[in-house]
Amino acid sequence: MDVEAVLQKILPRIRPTDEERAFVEGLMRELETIAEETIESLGLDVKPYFVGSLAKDTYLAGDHDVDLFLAFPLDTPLEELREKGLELGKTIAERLDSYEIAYAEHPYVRARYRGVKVDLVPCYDVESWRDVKTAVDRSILHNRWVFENLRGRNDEVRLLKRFLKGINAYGSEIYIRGFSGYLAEILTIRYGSFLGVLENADFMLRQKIIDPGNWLKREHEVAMKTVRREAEADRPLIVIDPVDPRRNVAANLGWERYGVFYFRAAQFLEGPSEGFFFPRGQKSGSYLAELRRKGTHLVTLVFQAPGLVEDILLPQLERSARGFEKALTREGFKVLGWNVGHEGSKAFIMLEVDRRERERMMIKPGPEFFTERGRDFYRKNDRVWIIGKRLFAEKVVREGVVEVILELLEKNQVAMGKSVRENIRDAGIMLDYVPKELENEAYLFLSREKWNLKG
Ligand SMILES: Nc1ccn([C@@H]2O[C@H](COP(=O)(O)OP(=O)(O)OP(=O)(O)O)[C@@H](O)[C@H]2O)c(=O)n1
Ligand SMILES: [Mg+2]
Repeated sequence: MDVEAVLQKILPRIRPTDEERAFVEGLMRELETIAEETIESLGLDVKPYFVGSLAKDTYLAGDHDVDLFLAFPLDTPLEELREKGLELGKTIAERLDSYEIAYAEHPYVRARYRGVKVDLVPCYDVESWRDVKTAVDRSILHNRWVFENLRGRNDEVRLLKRFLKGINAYGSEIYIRGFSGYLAEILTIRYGSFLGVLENADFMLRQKIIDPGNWLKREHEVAMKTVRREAEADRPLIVIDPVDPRRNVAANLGWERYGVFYFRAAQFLEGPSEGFFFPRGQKSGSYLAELRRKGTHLVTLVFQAPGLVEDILLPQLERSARGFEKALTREGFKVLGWNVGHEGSKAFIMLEVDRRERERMMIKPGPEFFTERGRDFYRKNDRVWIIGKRLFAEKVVREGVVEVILELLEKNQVAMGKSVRENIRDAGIMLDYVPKELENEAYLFLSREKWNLKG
């Protein structure tokens, strides 16, 4: 199939229908009214703004979370913004279906209304980057910039976002380290279209610095400081935020996700297909067959997952897996790889090792040589010698990897994430066996299909 034909098949699946648009617009109008009435009744001087992909009209069909920002005047003290912002959010949310408090830099209200997630986020009503005081303040400026520069290429952004989701490179959360929605928008604007972005996957990496706001001319010193800082941090891309020369929009983009995008983009241009956007169910196979093929062994720790959001949980599991890798390497096992995750209320760490047991030479002290037991000791051991009156012998001990892990845990010799440490201590440890619900995960890990760039 040629590229255009593929894109024409994808577009109807990601572009919201007229019904969805009407629903979303109705919802926003209702929410705006509720917000304005509540602001008025509390006697506050606050402006409600819709931000995020809904306001920019770059949301994917079916994916329409609302971000309603509550902008306080710049002269509001930070403490007051936190307090009144939360109070205002709660009062608005009382009129919606349900809500909870979520925690970021500042607490905010996460509500649900007519089946849609609605974030009510207090911020400052900024006009320029110089006014920015909290991490969320820029969103209003982002919205304005995208609105002014996108010029009808909204569906190109949708294609890019869906492509990035399909190849598993979308999301700037630290456990993903992929492309954010805003970065996808900037790249689309810079390279003109979805295909333009893909065609430049190599070029932009070499060019390194993307400066759509022309900050290197307008605010040279500030922008250069950003460039130097981000170059020092070895980021794949430095995209100077067109609304703030101090920020790299791609600061959370890691080399791994960029690498995935790099190869997938080239593959797509060579042989376009719908599968890039909507991959068919993951491959499956037998993890036991993989173990036989590779001659390696699989250790799996399964434990109760602490009630943490993924942003926190996954890095903690990763840190712990690296701790096991280090400790086992010290103990004479070769660790070929590790894999972490969670499934329902359980979390797991998988370690692929080269052997199921290690052999260790020990010196075994025996009895005095002239006793009955001494003569026995002499008969039973191959190499025997005397020091003083006592016999000694060499002994080869075999220790299973599970015993070694238990001992390491016992002696506190594994570096682990601190909010998962206690749970890991109580883990069930399995060798070359996993519970039913982890069988496919084990296969994807051992075969490396989980990360395979050529799959
Ligand atoms: N790493 C990030 C994440 C978020 N934002 C800001 O927060 C807003 C909302 O974030 P999010 O919902 O993650 O992105 P959307 O653009 O709404 O994209 P999506 O369709 O995925 O919701 C963005 O528009 C952007 O202004 C940002 O600047 N940088
Ligand atoms: Mg959003």
